Amino acid sequence: MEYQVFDTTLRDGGQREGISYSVADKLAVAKLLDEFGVGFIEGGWPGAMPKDTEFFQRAKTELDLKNAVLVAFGATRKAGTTAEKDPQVKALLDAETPVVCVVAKSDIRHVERALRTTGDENLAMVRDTVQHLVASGRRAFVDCEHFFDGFRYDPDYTASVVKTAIDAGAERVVMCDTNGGMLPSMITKAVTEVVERTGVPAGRLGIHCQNDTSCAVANTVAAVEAGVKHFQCTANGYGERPGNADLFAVVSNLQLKLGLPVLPEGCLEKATRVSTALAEIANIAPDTHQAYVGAAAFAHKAGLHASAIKVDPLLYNHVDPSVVGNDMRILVTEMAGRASIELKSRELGIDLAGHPDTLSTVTRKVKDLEAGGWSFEAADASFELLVRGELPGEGFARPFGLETYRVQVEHREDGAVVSEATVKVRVNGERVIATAEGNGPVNALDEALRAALTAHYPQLKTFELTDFKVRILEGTHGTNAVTRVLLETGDGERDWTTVGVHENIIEASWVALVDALTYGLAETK
Ligand SMILES: CC(=O)SCCNC(=O)CCNC(=O)[C@H](O)C(C)(C)COP(=O)(O)OP(=O)(O)OC[C@H]1O[C@@H](n2cnc3c(N)ncnc32)[C@H](O)[C@@H]1OP(=O)(O)O
Ligand SMILES: CC(=O)C(=O)O
Repeated sequence: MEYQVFDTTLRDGGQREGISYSVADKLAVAKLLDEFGVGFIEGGWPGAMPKDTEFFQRAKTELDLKNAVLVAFGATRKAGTTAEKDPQVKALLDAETPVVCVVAKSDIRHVERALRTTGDENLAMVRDTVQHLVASGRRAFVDCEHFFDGFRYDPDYTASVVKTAIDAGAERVVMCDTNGGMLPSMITKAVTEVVERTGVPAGRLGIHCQNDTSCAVANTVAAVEAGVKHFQCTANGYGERPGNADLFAVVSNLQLKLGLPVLPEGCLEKATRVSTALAEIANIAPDTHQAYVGAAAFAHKAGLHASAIKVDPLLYNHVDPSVVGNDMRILVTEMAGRASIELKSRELGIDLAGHPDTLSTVTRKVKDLEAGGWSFEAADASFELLVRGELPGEGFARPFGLETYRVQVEHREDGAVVSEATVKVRVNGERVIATAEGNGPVNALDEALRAALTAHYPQLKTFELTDFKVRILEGTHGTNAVTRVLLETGDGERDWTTVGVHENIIEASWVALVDALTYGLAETK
């Protein structure tokens, strides 16, 4: 392809604090990136870390890449030796990848102070290493570390590194904003000056931006707009310090805003799924607010937004979310207007278009409840039950009704703490009383309720409480505070969230629990 999407999730991404890929993780990441359609996957530094060496060995038989080629990363040879004799350069060749990317010093201050060698020797290190790689049948890319800082300090020297690499046979010379201090206007100006000074066409140059000014994506796009055709990114922006240019934002911007075909046909719509899968493998919670692919990237909270979205979703979305495989969501909160409630209900399969009174009632109830500490934003199931409860006609038939519950917690002399709950419920015309123990009061209530209902609703056995979040809403009141409980429940096929709010934490939990079972039973009737 004309544009080279060069992914370095497995190399620079792995330099993020908290990430430690196993070899199996690396193979899985490479498969997903290939599926997403990147052209190059920088797999790591063979010879530097045993895991990276093993990755390249296993990749030979375990990876069958359709879109991407594998890249081995390393450094130019050491000062005072030859590329043939340098064991790190040999490890790069042993990886047997079609492409090798070597990092080279391009700021004279780094050459003299960090490498502790001369400018000429550094040029020789670049020349020898590239020539040796090319003579060994590899495509050679050169990452020029601290490129922009070096170019500002001593443009002649930095330009000489670029020319040396190109003359030695490098296919691409990559300008790296290693310290991540650039802004887009600086990048545009620098790329123009580099082309003028070196005579190397912008299409032979590449860009690699760290995100220390939070401009890595913008800087990468600016370089491409200035003519650069090779850009390095990492999935979800993982990387050293604040990270790197986010692959998903960069390719979406280039493809959707600038109309540049950087990915194969049909790949961009995999962005959201691949981003989430890669976050799972990295063991990092997906960033819900990530541009394009985050769960909140197209989530609308304000009532005014929703009223326009009702007319046309694109009035408040910069692109159609489906082009990156994402979905629009309407959030129901105190900021909702009637349009928000109508759209959210439609999303949940309830058409309120012909029910203006219900819309007004639900909107008012939501605002009142939210003022009292409720939050429906993350509790779609409780919101749906609220709407169904307000629907005109026969109304929503709750699968059971509560007469009373009682729960006690006993702390025994031997330190054991035992909770026991009794519930009295009405179900299908029958009065049922059940008692159960649990490892805590909410667990005991859950067990007792299930004991009372399971004979009538055997599907309850598949319901599992998967998360229980408690938030104290008025911290200054100490143990008198209002408590909000969010319960996440699943049945192996679906997950749903319910909310309960009360001054009493047990009652808040009970309300959320009753909603959880009611919603699940209503859905599986
Ligand atoms: C900007 C970037 O992010 S580039 C990617 C950086 N990634 C990593 O560093 C992760 C993997 N690194 C490692 O595992 C280790 O640092 C290794 C194996 C590469 C080197 O380990 P060591 O031999 O113990 O050296 P150490 O890490 O202390 O120092 C780096 C050496 O490389 C030299 N070096 C640095 N850049 C270059 C370069 N572009 N070309 C040649 N040599 C270089 C340094 O001068 C130093 O040499 P010295 O040991 O003779 O002083
Ligand atoms: C090569 C690289 O990761 C950098 O210069 O930031």
